[in-house]
Amino acid sequence: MSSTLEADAESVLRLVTPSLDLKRHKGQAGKIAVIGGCREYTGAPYFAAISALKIGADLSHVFCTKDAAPVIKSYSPELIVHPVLEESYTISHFSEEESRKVQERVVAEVDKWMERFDCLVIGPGLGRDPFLLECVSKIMLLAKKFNVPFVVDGDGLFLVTNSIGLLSSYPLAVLTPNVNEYKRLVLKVLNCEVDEQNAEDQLRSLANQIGGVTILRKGRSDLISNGEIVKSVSIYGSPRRCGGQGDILSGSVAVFLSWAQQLISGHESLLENPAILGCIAASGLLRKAASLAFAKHKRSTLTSDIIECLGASLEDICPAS
Ligand SMILES: NC(=O)C1=CN([C@@H]2O[C@H](COP(=O)(O)OP(=O)(O)OC[C@H]3O[C@@H](n4cnc5c(N)ncnc54)[C@H](OP(=O)(O)O)[C@@H]3O)[C@@H](O)[C@H]2O)[C@@H](O)CC1
Ligand SMILES: Nc1ncnc2c1ncn2[C@@H]1O[C@H](COP(=O)(O)OP(=O)(O)OP(=O)(O)O)[C@@H](O)[C@H]1O
Ligand SMILES: [Mg+2]
Repeated sequence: MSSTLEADAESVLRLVTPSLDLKRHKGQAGKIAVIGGCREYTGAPYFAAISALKIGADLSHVFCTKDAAPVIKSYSPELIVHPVLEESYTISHFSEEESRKVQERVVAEVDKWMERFDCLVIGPGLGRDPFLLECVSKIMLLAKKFNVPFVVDGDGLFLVTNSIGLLSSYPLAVLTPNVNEYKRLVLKVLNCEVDEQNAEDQLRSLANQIGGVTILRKGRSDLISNGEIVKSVSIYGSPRRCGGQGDILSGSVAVFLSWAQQLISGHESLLENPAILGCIAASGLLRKAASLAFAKHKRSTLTSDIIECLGASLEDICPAS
């Protein structure tokens, strides 16, 4: 791997992480919302939302289905949980007009909050119910209207892979595909197989073709591109592949992207791309936390152990005082 490709993730973490200051008010360190959580999956949205708080965001919301909400609330009183998403079974006996009204109500529930969010995470544990995904596509359009950045992961990637126009010309979108999700994206957009020999060029053209979104391709090395530059993060990491690590990453990208945006808006001379900085910082931190958790727990390392190591890992790189 060329040395110019590998990002200095620790320096990026030091650059974007804001210092703690008694003058700052609640909300300034980030307000994040996760759109995800259904009957099958309650862990994934919880992991994404709690990771955002553990890194240093002030408020973390979850918009999920009614079945998932009490479960997610029971994991943590720290999260603000909105039971607003609906799956097809709730509208199975409704007329077209009634179903449209339900969809409008779902979107209106998110609309009330949208302008307050610094970043959304769309997809962890969302499921693939067609009615629910249709509502989420409307939520994406709403986020675009308000220029709210969003990270698309898990089933959110299933949605956008099948409706790629949802992302068109939106540089504030970040996609975080795993191996399978990346394969599906490449096939759909570039109409070919994944080419490991030309991984960087292929990632660059994929991001370009989608319209300048940023893509973080997860794997042994995380590869990041916005269609122009390509960066990799290979430091630390762990041999444990327990489910949920991608969810930590998506919540982390949302926080670091928000912080990078804040930093850049205060320094016109900084020509860095906030989405690229956010991805590098999140990847570096997750990989450090995973290695720390593995050093402690070895084969029994779980995603919740990695979340417990986020704070110490960030503290090691940028001490709070
Ligand atoms: N606790 C929770 O609530 C969690 C919920 N989650 C949520 O689940 C939803 C679906 O997401 P996903 O990640 O399970 O779907 P996807 O990527 O299609 O993988 C499916 C299968 O593909 C395989 N496979 C995987 N890697 C591979 C590889 N390198 N090379 C080859 N094959 C590979 C492997 O199956 P195998 O073939 O080994 O049986 C894997 O099981 C989504 O909403 C997500 O957010 C998760 O976040 C986890 C924690
Ligand atoms: N083969 C690997 N070797 C080392 N680290 C890896 C490897 N694969 C993934 N990772 C690390 O784990 C993180 C999560 O990637 P992973 O592929 O597990 O996501 P995911 O499948 O979406 O996870 P989730 O179970 O949360 O859905 C990556 O950002 C990367 O840092
Ligand atoms: Mg995933």
